[in-house]
Amino acid sequence: MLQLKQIEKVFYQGTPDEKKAIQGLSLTLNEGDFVTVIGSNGAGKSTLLNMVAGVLFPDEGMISIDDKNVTFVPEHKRAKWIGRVFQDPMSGTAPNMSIEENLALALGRTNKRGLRRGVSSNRKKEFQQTLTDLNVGLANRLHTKVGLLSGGERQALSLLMATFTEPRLLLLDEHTAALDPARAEHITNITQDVIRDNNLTTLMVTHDMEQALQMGNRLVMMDEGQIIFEANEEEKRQMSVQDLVEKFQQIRGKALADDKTLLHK
Ligand SMILES: Nc1ncnc2c1ncn2[C@@H]1O[C@H](COP(=O)(O)OP(=O)(O)OP(=O)(O)O)[C@@H](O)[C@H]1O
Repeated sequence: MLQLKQIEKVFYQGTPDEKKAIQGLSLTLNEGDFVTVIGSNGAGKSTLLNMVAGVLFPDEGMISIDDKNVTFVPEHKRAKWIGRVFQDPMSGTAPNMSIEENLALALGRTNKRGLRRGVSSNRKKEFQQTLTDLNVGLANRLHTKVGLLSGGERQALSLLMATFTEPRLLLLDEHTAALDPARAEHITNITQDVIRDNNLTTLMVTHDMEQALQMGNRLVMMDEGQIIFEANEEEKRQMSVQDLVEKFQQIRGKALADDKTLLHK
């Protein structure tokens, strides 16, 4: 469904600051795969998501979605296939617009008629039902400005906006990292439900190794722009966070340098 073949990405090429962010990376996601991505600081995780989303283009290699070569298709043209939720609850929503208007915008992203029609009463009912299903206390607040919502509420809305349009691919970029533990857990649960209910193919970057082991059916560990270790569902089930840390040490001959993980644990 998603295929990355031999991707290379270098920043500041040919200068003293040259940085090989991605090196010979290949990864295939089958329909319905939910892959968690972990790795040390600067391993290339965000760069990887940015290339899948079309924010950055690779220097070498090919990216395809549903066998269509999208390597150089710009972000706005990929938006109809891809939903993305960022770490920052302020990203991905328009704070001065209401919940309803934000949801209409999300629809408009994939469906031009959605923008022209505005929010019909049927659509309103649909939004309300979806928010009720999410159980985040937003169903009767369709007219509330998004800027007034808490971080957790915003992330729930961002998740809804990213998935409401049934994207082919969902990208989660540490989307629970900025939340307190209780809210993070709530959003994690909602995420699992939304992905399962819609059978969404998902790529999720996280610094929380426990989360990376618990969620999804595959795990990928990155370092220095490369995938250095992969685990399938069965292998993941049998691993602990300590096993992952030791695996990294064993493969790279150095400790996993991840400030956020070290701070969390
Ligand atoms: N726009 C950019 N310009 C220059 N260098 C960049 C840019 N984006 C990323 N890099 C560099 O590429 C490397 C990979 O960065 P990336 O942000 O993808 O890592 P990451 O795994 O997401 O890290 P972290 O977990 O710390 O967020 C790093 O060395 C980073 O400094």
